[in-house]
Amino acid sequence: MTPQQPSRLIIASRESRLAMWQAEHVRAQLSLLYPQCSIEILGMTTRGDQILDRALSKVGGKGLFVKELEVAMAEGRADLAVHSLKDVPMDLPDGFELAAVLEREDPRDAFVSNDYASLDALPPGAIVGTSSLRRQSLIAARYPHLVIKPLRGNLDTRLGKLDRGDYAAIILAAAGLKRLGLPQRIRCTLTPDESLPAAGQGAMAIEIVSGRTDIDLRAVLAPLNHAATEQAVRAERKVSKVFGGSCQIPLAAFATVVGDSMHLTAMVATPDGQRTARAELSGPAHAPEALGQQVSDLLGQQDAHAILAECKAQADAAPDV
Ligand SMILES: NCc1[nH]cc(CCC(=O)O)c1CC(=O)O
Repeated sequence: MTPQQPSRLIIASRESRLAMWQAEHVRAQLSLLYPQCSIEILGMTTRGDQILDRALSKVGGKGLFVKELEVAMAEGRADLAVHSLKDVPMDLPDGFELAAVLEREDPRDAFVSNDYASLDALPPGAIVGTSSLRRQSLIAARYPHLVIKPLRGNLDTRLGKLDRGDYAAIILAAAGLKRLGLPQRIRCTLTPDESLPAAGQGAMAIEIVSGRTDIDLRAVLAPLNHAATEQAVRAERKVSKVFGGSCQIPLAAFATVVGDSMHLTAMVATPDGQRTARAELSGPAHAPEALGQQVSDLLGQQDAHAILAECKAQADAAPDV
């Protein structure tokens, strides 16, 4: 069955350059599929973009980047929202659903610096910028001689802070830099062994209002879905969900799909990097949540629950930024 041809679609997007690039990317794909359709992008500012002086884990986490876009859809001002999947909460509010997951870009973390080639090259006391608890935990564990300082804001803001000398180096998602045409800023990429990516990193998702009767948006958007990416991120997000899924704990989950099978690795740690639980398993790609649950169970058999309790204690004790 071919979906009914939409005549007009409005895409809600954050206004950062990366978000706009992603919305444009979706627009371009949709206009190839539906050449008769007029497609507009509605740019909006979210609370996550406004609050730059506090750690996200302290002010409500991922939902801050999607709420305004959901309100626009609920009020009929937009039909779909394009998100970095990493910023999408594990449980969407009632009445919303993900209609498609696009093919993943590079899922790895990137080391960015004007003066140093890698984390290993940084001298003792060098300041590394990241506000991700996951990245912070990794650096604290492997490079205890480095100093981690918070770094918020969109990609351009973060690169600007690096360039004006606030940091010796920063860690960013490779995907964002590549999408913005800045791959040359990447001094080296961290392998998943060195820095296991966050659930959903490098993937984009399209969110819609469920159950619209005027148009079958799921069918309209289905051709944009990338099956292998969807399977991988479903497994990753399951682990995130089991462990409470916000930005509150250092948590990594990364799956690769080859044919009918998938391999999932996940990790939870304390922010100071002192305690880590890591587990991995292969399983059928058609049952991603089951594999996510199994890997979560393995983490639970290690001291994942003690780690979570300690995360809470460290979070309560941590400064706000
Ligand atoms: N948390 C912010 C965020 N959300 C998505 C990306 C990058 C692109 C992606 O992972 O899809 C970033 C920036 C970063 O982590 O450096």
